[in-house]
Amino acid sequence: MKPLVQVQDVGMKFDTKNGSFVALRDINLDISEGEVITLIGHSGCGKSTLLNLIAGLTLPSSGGLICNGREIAGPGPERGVVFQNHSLLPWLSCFDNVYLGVERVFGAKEGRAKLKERTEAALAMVHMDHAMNKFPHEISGGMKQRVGIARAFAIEPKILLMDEPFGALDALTRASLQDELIGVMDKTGATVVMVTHDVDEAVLLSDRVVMMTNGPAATIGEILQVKLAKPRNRLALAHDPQFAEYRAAILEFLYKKQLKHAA
Ligand SMILES: Nc1ncnc2c1ncn2[C@@H]1O[C@H](COP(=O)(O)OP(=O)(O)OP(=O)(O)O)[C@@H](O)[C@H]1O
Repeated sequence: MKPLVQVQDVGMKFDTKNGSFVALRDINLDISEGEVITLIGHSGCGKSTLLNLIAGLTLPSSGGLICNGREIAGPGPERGVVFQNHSLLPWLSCFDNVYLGVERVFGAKEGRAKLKERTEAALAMVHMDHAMNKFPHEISGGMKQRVGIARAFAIEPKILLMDEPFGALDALTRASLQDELIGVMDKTGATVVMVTHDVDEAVLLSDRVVMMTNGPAATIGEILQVKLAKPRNRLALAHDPQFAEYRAAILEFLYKKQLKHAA
């Protein structure tokens, strides 16, 4: 089967006032349908840059990216994006924040009742149906992130791209959102690429952890295949020696193999 996303020989340079800055080089990655991938690496190594390239928010300086058989030339509804700071529109209710995207993607061929049903189902999936008439300022950070995830899932993207979606949350809220995401991923079979700094999160959620070398000119250093059975349970995994081994392998990469090069 062809991969859903292909990243081929991608390099990324930025023009800065001090000249050209090479952020990424020689990135090659195939992502299969249903796969959950996390990108991990030290700050500034280029994780968001790679995610933005897959999202089509920026275009590569060299190489190419393909999604679903087509070159990525800009953002598209087959790629849903969730950012760290939810980016909900403050003047719209939670319902309307999700509905807006649903209407944009399905509005040409579906009536209002169906669009409403899609919106409500997405909010229910992240347990936010009780608060759908509230405005962003009336709900907590974790709840906003849930709505952001609902908004991305509601347009039924082929792939969900998440840039540190839980990075701004406290540890307990983060854990409960990770568990919720595990539930949603198991139910939908979603393909996910997620940027994280959190080693436990990477092991808990991923099929593969893509470990990046330090920048400038960062690339993929190692890829760890996580073969823990799914659905995963954080409490059971806390005592699982294989989980500890995966965790140690990532820590080893980050704090031994890559630390000496860190800025
Ligand atoms: N538009 C830009 N112009 C110039 N340099 C940029 C631009 N965007 C990113 N960079 C540089 O590219 C490198 C990679 O940035 P990026 O944000 O992708 O890293 P990151 O791994 O996501 O970092 P963090 O973990 O801190 O969020 C950094 O050195 C950054 O300063």
